[in-house]
Amino acid sequence: MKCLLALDQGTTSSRAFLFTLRGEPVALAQRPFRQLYPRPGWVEHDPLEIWESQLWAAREALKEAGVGPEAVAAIGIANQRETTLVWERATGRPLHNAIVWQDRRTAPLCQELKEEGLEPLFRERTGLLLDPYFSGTKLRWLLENVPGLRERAERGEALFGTVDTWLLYRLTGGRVYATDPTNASRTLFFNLHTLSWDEELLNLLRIPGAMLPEVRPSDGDFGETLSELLGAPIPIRGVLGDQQAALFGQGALEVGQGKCTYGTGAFLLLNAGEAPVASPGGLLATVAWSLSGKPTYALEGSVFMAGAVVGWLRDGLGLIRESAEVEALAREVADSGGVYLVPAFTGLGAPYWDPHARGAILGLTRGTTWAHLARAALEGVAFQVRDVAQAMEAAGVALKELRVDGGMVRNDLFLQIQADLLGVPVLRPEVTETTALGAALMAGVGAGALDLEGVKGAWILEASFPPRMSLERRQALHQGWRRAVERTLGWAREEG
Ligand SMILES: Nc1ncnc2c1ncn2[C@@H]1O[C@H](COP(=O)(O)OP(=O)(O)O)[C@@H](O)[C@H]1O
Ligand SMILES: O=P(O)(O)OC[C@H](O)CO
Repeated sequence: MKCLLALDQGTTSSRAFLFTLRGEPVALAQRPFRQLYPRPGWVEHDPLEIWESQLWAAREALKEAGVGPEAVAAIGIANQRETTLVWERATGRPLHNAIVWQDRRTAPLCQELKEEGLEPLFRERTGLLLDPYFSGTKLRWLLENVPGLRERAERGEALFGTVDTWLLYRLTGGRVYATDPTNASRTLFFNLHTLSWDEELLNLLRIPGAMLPEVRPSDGDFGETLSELLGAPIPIRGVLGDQQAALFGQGALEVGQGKCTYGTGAFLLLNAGEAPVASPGGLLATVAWSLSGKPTYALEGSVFMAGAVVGWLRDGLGLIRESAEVEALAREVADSGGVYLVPAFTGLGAPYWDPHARGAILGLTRGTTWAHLARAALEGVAFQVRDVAQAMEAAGVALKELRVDGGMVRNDLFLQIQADLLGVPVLRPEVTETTALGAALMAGVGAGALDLEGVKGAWILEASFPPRMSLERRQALHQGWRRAVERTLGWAREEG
């Protein structure tokens, strides 16, 4: 039996999945790694932990399935996006911890660039905004704070990469130094129209072009793994950012089709077709994938805290022991009793884009219990996705249904809340690890083992959650949410 191996390098864990050529799951292995919070608002990963956990997961998935490397037709990589790494070309040695997409340390630099009036230029060229979320200002921070890095980068001795590039470099023993347009489109210096690095933006950010990888199509040839890693060389034929991989894995191949993935954050992406789109108020324009060099674009609403809020109830508050327990706790009450939890722990993404916002719990009364808080946490995620859906509607794309995936969607109560607050049916497919599925399918396409009909055929509905709430109640609750969000905006700036 021939398989496809997906490497899904997420924010909190590295996973590897084996699928059949038709997209049926065969085996899975997962290993979490450390989250480092060196200062408030800073989030880092150890690049070697990312690599070692990913390699371990790949080996373990093969072991689990009882197959050797010859069974794998191709590897596909999907990865947490924007997270920024630098390493030594000669040895592959990291030169700093990875600065994670959630990290807010470059908020002041983004503010400066905004004050120079540069946001419209960045927006038009990249589809993004001046927010610390993206790699550009993180790389600039590294160039300014890691001793000798700038000089070494200019000499071509130090390299930049997002997580895909880092894994490729390691998997191929430094033979392949490349990325794909979906990952490149999250850097803040990739031109969405020409699909190449943008000289002018690089100059504005003071980033040396010598430290950037080659950009290949998402279904391109990314070389093969060193034979000692997995027992024999395996071709790597698919690379894309995890959210775009999920869009592909949800079979959203037609314009207007979309999905929301609820992992650490929540990311709603809509297929926007083959022409580069403008990024309307509060949303991003990005590359969905490029197949044989032909791009498809997407509109995106990025929400920074989704499953991570549940993780905080678990690890920060000790309210639950396992994430899944949040469902039973929240079911103890019929509603949140007027409590709103705004999870602006690392600022707010779409559509507010306020790196200075901070979390808040509002509407507490003497009747409030932990159950209300748990429910408010789930609602806080669902409200943020509603905000994004509304911004999409204002941009002329109204959702008719929402395909969902990611760690949080095992929670039926949460999906019912999401359907109620959105007012459209929420659809859960059989494979909820859609990011991994999308990476595997992309590798299958890249290896010529699968066509796009095969990709669409891999999507099978498992459960549908129709909305049950009245329009009046939905609107009233959403108004309360908006008032709560208002209170959190700019909070950290006022703190100084
Ligand atoms: N039953 C559940 N209800 C709510 N949240 C959950 C549940 N199970 C897992 N989660 C959350 O989902 C997240 C993990 O999702 P995952 O897709 O693995 O994330 P990532 O790819 O970002 O590492 C965690 O933040 C966890 O708290
Ligand atoms: O790790 P995830 O699945 O929450 O995805 C992270 C995103 O790619 C960040 O943009």
